Amino acid sequence: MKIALIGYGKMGHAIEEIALQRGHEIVLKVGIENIEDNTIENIRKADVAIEFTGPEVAFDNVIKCLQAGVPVVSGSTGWLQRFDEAKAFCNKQNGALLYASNFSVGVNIFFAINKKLAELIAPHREYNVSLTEIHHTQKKDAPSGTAITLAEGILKSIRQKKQWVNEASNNPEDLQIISERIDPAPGTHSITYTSDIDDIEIKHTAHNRKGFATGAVLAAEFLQNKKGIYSMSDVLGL
Ligand SMILES: NC(=O)C1=CN([C@@H]2O[C@H](COP(=O)(O)OP(=O)(O)OC[C@H]3O[C@@H](n4cnc5c(N)ncnc54)[C@H](OP(=O)(O)O)[C@@H]3O)[C@@H](O)[C@H]2O)C=CC1
Ligand SMILES: O=C(O)C1=N[C@H](C(=O)O)C[C@H](O)C1
Repeated sequence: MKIALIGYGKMGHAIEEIALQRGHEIVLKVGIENIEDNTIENIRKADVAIEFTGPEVAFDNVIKCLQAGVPVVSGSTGWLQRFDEAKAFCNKQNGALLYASNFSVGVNIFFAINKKLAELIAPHREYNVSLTEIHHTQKKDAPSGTAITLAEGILKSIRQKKQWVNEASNNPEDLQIISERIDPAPGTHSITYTSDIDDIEIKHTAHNRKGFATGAVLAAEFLQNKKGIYSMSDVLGL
């Protein structure tokens, strides 16, 4: 499979390594230093584009891949306020878009555990829930995309929480997400339910970026020759 890498930073490099190991060819690598190569014509040389850039530029990059008629896997976080627009454009173009706030198999299993735990705890209102995410200091967005997905999974079941907030809060309706930035943390997420009697905590710790990169390549393999909007749960059948 011919892959265009849009964004050639920490994730772009990690994805390149896994893609080559799996027998794929990288036909385009775009970073800030060669941004002039980020053209529809160049993207068209690929079977699939994998986009890991950042919050400010992800939407434009996704749109450009869809304009090129190339299926796009996007892992950039912090741009989901424009996701509905991207989905509408994808459908209008009859294109293919796969987004996940986290591509690792472990985190996607963790998402399922998080939802199940929230369902089990929901009737027991003596528990208060909070969320912590820890990432490296170069991360541009807070809270992490993964933390937002986890918070959405909790808010579906824990009805006394009305919204997530990214700060310490005494409002019982706020689901508190605490963001810590410590090097070299690739990504740690924990959810804690606290009562006077006991605590229940679940935690996922990424040791490196291999899981995210492998998941992104699996997603690209899945998306080739498809139309529509997908997520990592479609790839993993979760
Ligand atoms: N969904 C998931 O599983 C994961 C998601 N992420 C997300 O992926 C994104 C990238 O992460 P990471 O690789 O660690 O970040 P990096 O900052 O290491 O890499 C991003 C790269 O994109 C480049 N870039 C900036 N603007 C453009 C543009 N317009 N076109 C092409 N390239 C551009 C940057 O260049 P420069 O540095 O010169 O600005 C940089 O090299 C983040 O949003 C992060 O949160 C990360 C890990 C896993
Ligand atoms: O920026 C990162 O590094 C990561 N970003 C994603 C997120 O915001 O959830 C996924 C992973 O945790 C690493």
